[in-house]
Amino acid sequence: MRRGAEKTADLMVIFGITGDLARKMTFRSLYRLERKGLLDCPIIGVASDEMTVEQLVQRASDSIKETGEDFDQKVFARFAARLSYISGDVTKDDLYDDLTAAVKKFKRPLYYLEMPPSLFGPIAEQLGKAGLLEDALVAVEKPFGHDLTSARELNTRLHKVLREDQLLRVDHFLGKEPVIELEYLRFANVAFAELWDRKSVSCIQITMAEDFDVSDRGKFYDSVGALRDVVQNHLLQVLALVTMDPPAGAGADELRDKKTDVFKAIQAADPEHYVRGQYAGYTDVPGVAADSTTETFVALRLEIDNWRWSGVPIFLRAGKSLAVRATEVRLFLRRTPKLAFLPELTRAEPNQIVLRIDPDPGLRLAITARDDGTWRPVNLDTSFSTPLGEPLTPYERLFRGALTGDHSLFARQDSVEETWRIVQPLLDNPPPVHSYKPGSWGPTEADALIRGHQSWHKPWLEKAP
Ligand SMILES: NC(=O)C1=CN([C@@H]2O[C@H](COP(=O)(O)OP(=O)(O)OC[C@H]3O[C@@H](n4cnc5c(N)ncnc54)[C@H](OP(=O)(O)O)[C@@H]3O)[C@@H](O)[C@H]2O)C=CC1
Ligand SMILES: O=C1O[C@H](COP(=O)(O)O)[C@@H](O)[C@H](O)[C@H]1O
Repeated sequence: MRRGAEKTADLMVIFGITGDLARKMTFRSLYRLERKGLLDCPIIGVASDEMTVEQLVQRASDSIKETGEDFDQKVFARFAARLSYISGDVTKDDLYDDLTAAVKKFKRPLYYLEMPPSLFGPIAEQLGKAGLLEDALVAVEKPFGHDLTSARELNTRLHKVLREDQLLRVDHFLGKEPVIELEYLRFANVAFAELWDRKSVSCIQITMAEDFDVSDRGKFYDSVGALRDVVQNHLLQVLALVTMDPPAGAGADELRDKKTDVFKAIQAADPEHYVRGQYAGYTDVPGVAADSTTETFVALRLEIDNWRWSGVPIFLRAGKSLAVRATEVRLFLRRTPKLAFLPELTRAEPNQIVLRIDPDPGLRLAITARDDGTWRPVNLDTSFSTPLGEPLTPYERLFRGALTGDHSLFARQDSVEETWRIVQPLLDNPPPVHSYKPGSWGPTEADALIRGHQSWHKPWLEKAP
């Protein structure tokens, strides 16, 4: 936990407790925190369904079991004892009368909004009107806006009733262990710190490949697409941690200042360097328009115009229904000069540093070693789970971080606006969408985007020892 995260919430109110996210993630993550002794406040669920608390407890138990989590009845009983429920329409005053009665004895509530994003503003306003925000924190799920203008509007609306230090903008990638690890890896190791710039790095690739389709999320996904779903938020947040300068202190804002600085140095993306794809069969998914041109794959090129990174091309790609599930950051180091001591004058392959985010977080160093008078590539692989033990899952960490007010795990408004600024030209002038075969690596046009640089590398998939 970073400095400044000392005030712990004494109540958690979850708006949207009957929703899909609660079913898949929330109950399970809170239950796991309970098991680890990291949960110590009551929890009030809010939704419009009429339901008894016993029914909510049953829902929680079913949801946890559905995820395949080890289920310990004693731990669950402790967790269930924290739960209560308030039903009502979040846009109506009545609900806030009930909420006021339930919240009034607590000093520092955390309101966690797992709601349709159009309700973030109305809920915050209702909480403000009921006088429930004084020393409160409010966490809002993604997406924060759907473009630069709407992100600014939402922010203005929330700031009418909340200070920035009360707002937590959720991006679950910021709760992933290897993403947090980036700051330590880069700045606590001279071996990396000294070569992490344009003098040593020739190109950066970030891949987020998913081997599954949009499944039952057709209606949601068709209005969003891959660029908004994972690039504007998750991948740009990762890119900032890969490329920022070292924070000057231990506070959350010192970290977030550095991320914003690097975002500011990223030029707005150029539609000429942007490829969109859609997997064959996407338009048959329930909820997807028959003539949809929403992208399920994107590949793009960015540049950072600062002293550390000028001239280093950055390639991002993300997609559904690709060949594998893997998320990684890959840095290519510059080529060696010709090696005169080898029998044939030759250059070694460029070294690579690969940070694997999913699955099985780890680090690969691709180096060159001697092989009977010549050289061969060798991979030095480490799995983070072996030396570091099992980390908190992203949502466990985010809930814990929200409860303790650890802002370093959440996105600040300036960085959210910067990320929308960067992708805005791609939203305004999207190129045509190219079809690709499910199980492939996306449309072949993505290869043309990267021509002249290191080609797209297949993600590192082998298990690390
Ligand atoms: N689902 C997922 O995998 C992920 C979701 N998210 C984000 O989490 C948020 C919630 O998503 P998700 O759970 O999928 O959404 P759902 O539509 O499944 O759930 C929405 C919740 O909001 C409640 N609700 C909606 N309108 C009202 C209202 N007027 N008054 C009271 N309650 C209301 C619903 O209660 P009721 O049914 O009783 O009306 C339900 O509990 C979104 O911002 C989404 O982008 C983020 C990452 C992943
Ligand atoms: O936010 C989202 O993220 C998931 C991928 O998250 P991961 O932690 O499972 O890698 C993505 O599938 C989904 O479309 C998107 O909304």
